Amino acid sequence: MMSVLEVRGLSKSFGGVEAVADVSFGLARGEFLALIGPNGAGKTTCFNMLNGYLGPDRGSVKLNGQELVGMRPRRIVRMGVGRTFQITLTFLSMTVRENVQMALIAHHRRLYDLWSRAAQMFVPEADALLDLVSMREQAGRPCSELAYGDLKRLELAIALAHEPVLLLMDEPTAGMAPSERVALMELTAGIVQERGVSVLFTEHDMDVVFAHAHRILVLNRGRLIAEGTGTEIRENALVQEVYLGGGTVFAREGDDA
Ligand SMILES: Nc1ncnc2c1ncn2[C@@H]1O[C@H](COP(=O)(O)OP(=O)(O)OP(=O)(O)O)[C@@H](O)[C@H]1O
Repeated sequence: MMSVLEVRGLSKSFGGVEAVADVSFGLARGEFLALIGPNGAGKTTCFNMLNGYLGPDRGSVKLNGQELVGMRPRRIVRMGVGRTFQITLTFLSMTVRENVQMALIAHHRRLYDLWSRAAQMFVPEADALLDLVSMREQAGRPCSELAYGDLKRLELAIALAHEPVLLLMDEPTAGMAPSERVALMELTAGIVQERGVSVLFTEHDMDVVFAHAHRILVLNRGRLIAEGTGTEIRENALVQEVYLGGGTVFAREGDDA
């Protein structure tokens, strides 16, 4: 299958620490891929190199064949790499619908100088996105009143306003109740399938990972140590050791282990 994303030899060190070391993987269209690993494994560093916030020391990140390394974050968003954050970024004083309208206005690079004019823009499009994430009924409410789970659904609508081909989700369910986690991931999985968007997500909750990921990548101390389906990953001896045995499977040269 043709990869939407091709990552090759991605590496980044901070001082003496190899935060990400020679990481390579592909991501197919419509695939829901999880990137897991213990604390400090390099997940966030990896994400930040994919979205342009961090320049790699080495390696290549290609989206549909086009090199993203060296591009600025905003350009990478324009290329079709969307993202959601651990902390939801919305304008709290604006309504749910206005937040989605702002994202649509930004995406379509429409200029506006008066809010009164902006208020009329992209209303049907915003409502369609809110329908998609089941937030239409809350369209007129200020974001400051929303429950956390609703904010996360709104954030997903905002990310989709940018028409991503690839969505990076950094711990999408952090801070949510277990029932909300399942609901958000099911919603995301449905959208992924319907729109053919590819998703790469990090997640500490293994139940969420095993329930929703099509495929799982496991990072430990910056290196990919396993890749496979939920069953394969659960049965992988190295992975079990990392998660159950103190996290020091790959002692590197120079380590005291
Ligand atoms: N800006 C930085 N400066 C120095 N060291 C860093 C920096 N960012 C990350 N690191 C180090 O790189 C390694 C990987 O960190 P990273 O945050 O990518 O891991 P993670 O898998 O996202 O962890 P967590 O699950 O705790 O979020 C860690 O040893 C961390 O201390």
